[in-house]
Amino acid sequence: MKKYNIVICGGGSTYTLPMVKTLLDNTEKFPISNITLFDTDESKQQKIYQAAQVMAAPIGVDIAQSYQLAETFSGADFVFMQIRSGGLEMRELDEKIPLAHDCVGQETCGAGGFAYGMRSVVDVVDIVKAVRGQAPEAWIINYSNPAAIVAEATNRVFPNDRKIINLCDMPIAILDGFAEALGTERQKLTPRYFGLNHFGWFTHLYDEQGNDLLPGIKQRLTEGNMMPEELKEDSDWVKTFEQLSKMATDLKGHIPNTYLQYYLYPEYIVSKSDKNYTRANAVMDNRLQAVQDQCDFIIENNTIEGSGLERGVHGTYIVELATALAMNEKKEFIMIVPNTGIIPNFSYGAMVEVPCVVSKNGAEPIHVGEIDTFYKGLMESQYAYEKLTVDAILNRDYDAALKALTLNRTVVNVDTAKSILDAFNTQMQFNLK
Ligand SMILES: NC(=O)c1ccc[n+]([C@@H]2O[C@H](COP(=O)([O-])OP(=O)(O)OC[C@H]3O[C@@H](n4cnc5c(N)ncnc54)[C@H](O)[C@@H]3O)[C@@H](O)[C@H]2O)c1
Ligand SMILES: O=P(O)(O)OC[C@H]1O[C@H](O[C@H]2[C@H](O)[C@@H](O)[C@@H](O)O[C@@H]2CO)[C@H](O)[C@@H](O)[C@@H]1O
Ligand SMILES: [Mn+2]
Repeated sequence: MKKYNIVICGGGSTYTLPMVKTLLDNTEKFPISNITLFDTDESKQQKIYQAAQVMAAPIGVDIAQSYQLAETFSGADFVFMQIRSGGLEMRELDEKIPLAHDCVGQETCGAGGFAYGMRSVVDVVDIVKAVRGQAPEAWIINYSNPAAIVAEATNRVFPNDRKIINLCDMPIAILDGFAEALGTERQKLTPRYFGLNHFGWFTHLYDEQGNDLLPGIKQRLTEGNMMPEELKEDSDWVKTFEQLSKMATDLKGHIPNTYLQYYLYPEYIVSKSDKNYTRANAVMDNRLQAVQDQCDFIIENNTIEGSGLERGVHGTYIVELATALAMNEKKEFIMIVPNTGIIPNFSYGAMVEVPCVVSKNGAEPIHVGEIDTFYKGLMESQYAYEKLTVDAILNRDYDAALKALTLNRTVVNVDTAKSILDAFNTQMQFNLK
């Protein structure tokens, strides 16, 4: 059987080791020859590389590392991307600048997501160009955020490239929570879902007999929290899943993605935020440190036994998807793809997040049908924000940026949008004209 070559861009990511573990645990279904880690920051990737080597040695998979785009991708079959342009240091600014103006300060939503997009799109486009120069047929599966903006940009810059796939693990993490509460496995459930990235809704959830379990889940959400085991130790995620229960209780209809909390209750979110200590600070103090300690342990002991390294939903989902592409499995995955009429009353060409059937020929989105006024209204406005944001990024266009932020439900006011943009322009050198 063919053995596949994988490149992980953002090899120094906090998600790389669990992803490598998932790849190595899955080689019977998805054989691997080589995993190359690519990053721009040696201080982040070196230890991850050494720990990955320890893990891969007994399985006979080669681990390589690279710090330059040239030659990294030749021979690659799959490129997984999880870069964080500007690092957690810039994420901190993305969050704190909007908060200083009493707007939501978040990694991917609102003004913070806009600022992150300004950096991320540039780097992702450069990497995709390098991949296509060296491995024209490789599947590129992108997790790098803000995935909504990155997806709109890659679809625009590489319009005919159906082998670029944008992905998010949030709907899957939510489903894991539902599955655990129901005492089943996520893989036995078939969701129906539509929206934009970090801006969507579950409409149905079928069990293996075809029964829709979503009405029961909605009822259970009104009675309490349903969150995945994996996130229960993290107090920020506990609060987020409490908000999911609130959203499901407040509004009749579909069950929202957790990220809608930022758009539906922006004042509340700001009131609960610490302007001096945001999620970026928590990630630096906790996850980043934990990954460093884990690497030290693995390298020192030459084994992952006792290190606490576990697979997570992030790595699991991308490896399941790559396996489906490689093995022509025709399984369903929620992915970010162009609206080719599957939502007939929504903007054609918009990058929508919907279930797709995945085979070796790529993703075939499943028809959604017309969506109701409330969802359509929210999505059209958010999509307009996404389009204008990509205009602003690709053309360094201040006017497009100002209109984009004005359309965003977490900003709204033109004066506020202007103040935030001017702060971004000064503190982050965006050179918007
Ligand atoms: N789509 C999703 O649902 C999803 C889920 C989780 C994380 N993510 C994203 O995955 C990324 C990684 O998250 P993290 O918390 O592990 O971040 P991190 O900062 O720990 O790791 C990111 C790595 O990317 C590297 N990097 C930055 N710019 C690069 C470039 N141009 N080329 C190559 N490498 C580069 C950094 O040096 C760093 O090692 C982020 O974009 C995050 O938002 C997405
Ligand atoms: O604040 P962070 O960096 O901890 O997380 C932000 C990301 O949150 C989502 O991903 C979750 C995922 O849903 C969860 O199951 C687990 O794997 O953790 C991930 C990160 O904490 C979201 O989908 C991403 O887009 C965000 O980057
Ligand atoms: Mn996501």
